Amino acid sequence: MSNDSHLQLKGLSKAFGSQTVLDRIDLDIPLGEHTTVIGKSGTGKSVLLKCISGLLASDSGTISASGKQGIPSCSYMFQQNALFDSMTVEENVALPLRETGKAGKEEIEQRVGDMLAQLELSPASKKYPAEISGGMKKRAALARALITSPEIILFDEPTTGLDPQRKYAVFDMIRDYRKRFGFTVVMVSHDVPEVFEISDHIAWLDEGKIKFWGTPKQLAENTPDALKPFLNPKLASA
Ligand SMILES: Nc1ncnc2c1ncn2[C@@H]1O[C@H](COP(=O)(O)OP(=O)(O)OP(=O)(O)O)[C@@H](O)[C@H]1O
Repeated sequence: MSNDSHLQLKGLSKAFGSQTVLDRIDLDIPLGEHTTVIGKSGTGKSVLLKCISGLLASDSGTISASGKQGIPSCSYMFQQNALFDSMTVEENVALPLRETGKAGKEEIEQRVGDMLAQLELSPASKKYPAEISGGMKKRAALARALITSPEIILFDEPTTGLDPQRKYAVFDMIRDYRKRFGFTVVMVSHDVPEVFEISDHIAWLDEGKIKFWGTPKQLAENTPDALKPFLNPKLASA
């Protein structure tokens, strides 16, 4: 497969003590598209995202994007948004730019102002996270993830704890902004099958290996037996 438009993982392994979590994973994730990683709890989905982002060092294997070896430019969006309560929305969004130390004060103000406007957050710029709605918090976290113009955004269970209506609102937001900004999404989600609607590709992680890779349509047409109860928990408990 061509490597110029892919995030490629080759032989990626990660163990904690004697527990092997990722076992020589090979994966070609198309850039510019949305890939969702599914799998049962504790199987290593978050560890996979953290290895891609460089938050965790893998034990062996390589990561490359567009054929370039090394950790790609990516942002990591955590389950609970992880906004700093003591900072306003604009200070939260500015933080990654301040941390790089590359942009001056004026440039930061300009870029943060533009980003807040694009995500319809300008009226909330001086507010603290506790003073804004759940949807605004998600958008503020997304604005912070987008501010450095990353190629890839890693979403770790972005809809955990949300009711169905808010869940769909978050999915719509991610789909719309991905199309608008053109970033690649790699997402971990338990919201199956709902998340399939916004996913171009599904990767099933099980016992340290990617045991299925394909489109949601391919998954529906050719569901591995071991995945069936996971996709439809009602069948498993019947
Ligand atoms: N820093 C760490 N040190 C030791 N063990 C860890 C560490 N991080 C993760 N693990 C272990 O790795 C395994 C996979 O964890 P991970 O958080 O990736 O699971 P997950 O698939 O994302 O689960 P969930 O769906 O419940 O969020 C777990 O057994 C976990 O305890």
